[in-house]
Amino acid sequence: MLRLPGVAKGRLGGALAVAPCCRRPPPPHPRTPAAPAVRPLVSTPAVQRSLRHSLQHARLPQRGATPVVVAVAADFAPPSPEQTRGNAVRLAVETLRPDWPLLAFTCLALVATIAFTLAFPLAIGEVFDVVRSQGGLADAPAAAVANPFSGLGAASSVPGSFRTALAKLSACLVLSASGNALVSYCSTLLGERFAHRLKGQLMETIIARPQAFFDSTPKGDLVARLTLDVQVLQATLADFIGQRGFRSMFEVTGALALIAVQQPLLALVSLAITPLLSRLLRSVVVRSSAIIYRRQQVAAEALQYASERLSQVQTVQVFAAEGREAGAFEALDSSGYRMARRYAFFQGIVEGAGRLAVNVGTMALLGFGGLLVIQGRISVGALLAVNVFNLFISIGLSSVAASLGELGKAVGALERVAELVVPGSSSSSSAAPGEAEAAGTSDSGAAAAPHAGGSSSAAASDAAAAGAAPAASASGRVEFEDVWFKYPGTSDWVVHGLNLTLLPGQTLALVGPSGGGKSTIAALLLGLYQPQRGRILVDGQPLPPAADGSSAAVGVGMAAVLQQPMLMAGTVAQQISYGKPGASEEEVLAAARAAHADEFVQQLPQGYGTEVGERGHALSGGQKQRLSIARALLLQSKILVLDEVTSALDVTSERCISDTLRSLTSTKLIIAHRLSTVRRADVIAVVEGGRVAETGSRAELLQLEGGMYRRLVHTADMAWVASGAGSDGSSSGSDDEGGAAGAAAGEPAAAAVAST
Ligand SMILES: Nc1ncnc2c1ncn2[C@@H]1O[C@H](COP(=O)(O)OP(=O)(O)OP(=O)(O)O)[C@@H](O)[C@H]1O
Repeated sequence: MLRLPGVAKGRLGGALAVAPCCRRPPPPHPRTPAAPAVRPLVSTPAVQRSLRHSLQHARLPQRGATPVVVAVAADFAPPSPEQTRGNAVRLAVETLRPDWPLLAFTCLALVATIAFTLAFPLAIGEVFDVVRSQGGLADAPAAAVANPFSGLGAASSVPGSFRTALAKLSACLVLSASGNALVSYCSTLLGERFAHRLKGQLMETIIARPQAFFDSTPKGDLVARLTLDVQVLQATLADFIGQRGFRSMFEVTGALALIAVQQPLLALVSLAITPLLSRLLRSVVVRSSAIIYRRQQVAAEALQYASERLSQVQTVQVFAAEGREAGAFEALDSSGYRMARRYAFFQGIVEGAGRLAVNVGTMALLGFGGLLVIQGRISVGALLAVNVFNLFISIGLSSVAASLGELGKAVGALERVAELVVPGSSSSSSAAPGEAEAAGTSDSGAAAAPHAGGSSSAAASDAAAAGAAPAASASGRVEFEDVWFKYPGTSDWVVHGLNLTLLPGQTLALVGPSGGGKSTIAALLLGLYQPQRGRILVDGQPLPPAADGSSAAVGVGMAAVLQQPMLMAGTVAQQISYGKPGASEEEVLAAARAAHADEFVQQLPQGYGTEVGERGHALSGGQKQRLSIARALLLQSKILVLDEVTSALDVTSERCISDTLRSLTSTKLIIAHRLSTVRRADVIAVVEGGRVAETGSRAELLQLEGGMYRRLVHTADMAWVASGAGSDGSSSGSDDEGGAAGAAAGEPAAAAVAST
């Protein structure tokens, strides 16, 4: 048996009939690369070179040349800054909560490590004082100056107190180094787990948003929140807990406390610089979080711009717009650069002022401490220890400043994430890394597919399983009852009081001029948008709302092939089983055969295991359409929505697929510009300006004197005759020959004709 990679082996699934009309030798497949590879576009060397080039030659545009606001439609306006801040705090706490044992352990290890670190200056001071008490600070005898190694081998010459002091010093060093290693590991792990969990929540939230959200939100901004912002958070968490923030705060506090206990007078000198530094630190957090929030917005805009242009690189090159596009990207990125420069300048000032304050403190400490030693009020070892403590304090404070700068960055990033994720709304919020897979929420079978996802996939899978049997109980009646719709954020109605009924098993064809509203009607039926007035019923039940996750379509037994056949990186088998990740090999094969895709798939280098590349770039338009059709057919749904699904197919393939579709018992809503595609529909509705201009069977519509459908057919015939190809015959009522002949001659699109 043919083994399909990524597809479960299983029972023979499929009542899909393959129309027998077109058995022909499969064509070669020149477009398939010999060694298909899926690579993120932005990582190709050429792209990197071009981006690097444009960045290296960056001329900074005029101030204010680039708008930095990321557009979000009024319908999806972000929450107020206060709400966002509150959400951000709760989100951080909730995301960290599952890791509290690790967090607590890391903090304990940190405190222990700091204790060993703080013992270090005391141990140094002790070594120094022992050396002094043994006369070690006296002038060296002349013999020792002549031979510095004389007498070093005699163990008896090393005093016991000196050995003890050295042992203490070594213990401090070893324990503090081991503790540091442990804390570093734990804090990095915490950061990674936090980021993993947050990304899961973010993706789950974003992907479940209604279609209107995506219409109004730049994808680059979403990707930036998912990547750049989460990375900032992950790095900051690890840094703040393990490397600089907490550690430095503890060290500074501990060092100050130890100085205060040991040398209260010197502690006062150290403390004198604290108010100045704390003012500086506060301003770092506030200013840097504001700058970084805007900086990330601009970075997202540049990312959006670059990814869109790179995904349309053919158009850019065909219109020789490379220079223009690179310049526009440069201008966008420069805006971010200016903000980063402000941030760097601000950071530099803070850093310099902080160091100056610390150095002044050190000088004062040495001056005052030195005086105390001269007066014999403290030992040299004590002064040394206090100075090492002071070093800790100065290094610690500048680390705290830098870390708080990063924290400000993280606050900005967290706020951007919290604009999308409402704390507690995500089902994956408590899942630790790896738990989702263990719980089986990711794809099975075709699990390696890049489309693996949380609840949406699971929902699709369940629904697909439910819809997999075109059971007798399945009905498929569809009713549009006085449906009115306008796209969110727009003022004009696109669908005006639509009333249509599809009986179970019927085929309804929507035809009409481009922009008339056909695809919008299909999108409404699929639950991608909600009508503002009226309702849509499936088997007498109103469609459930789409806003709570995936569209209502699969749940009520619908499958669709959309106008743009969208494939995602993965194997051919994974494309076909996308709606039902656990589909068996037989189901995939049956669907591929029904969609007349099997022949070309068998010709691909790895058959069903061939990678189709990003967005299926390794396939032709017609091949992509056939895989999209197979994907829908595999679900064996009771309702099929097909929007221009054969527009890129040759005549023979189109007829074969039409035959397959005719043999299905599903209710079908078909949108087509080629009239030959819809000639066999039970009902044809001509949609114009968001209204059904006329409806009836093909024969009825052809008899309508002055009717629009009749005009469309007539104009199509005229155009075809004018092309010198002869009579279509479609108007003569000969479905079989006329459709094929008309299409073969490149029958003009009804929409184009209608608009002439
Ligand atoms: N996401 C959207 N936001 C705002 N307006 C939209 C959106 N999608 C479509 N429209 C508008 O709705 C109207 C109907 O578009 P629709 O795509 O439904 O027409 P159509 O009949 O399917 O066209 P075609 O035959 O060219 O595919 C058009 O005026 C279009 O500009």
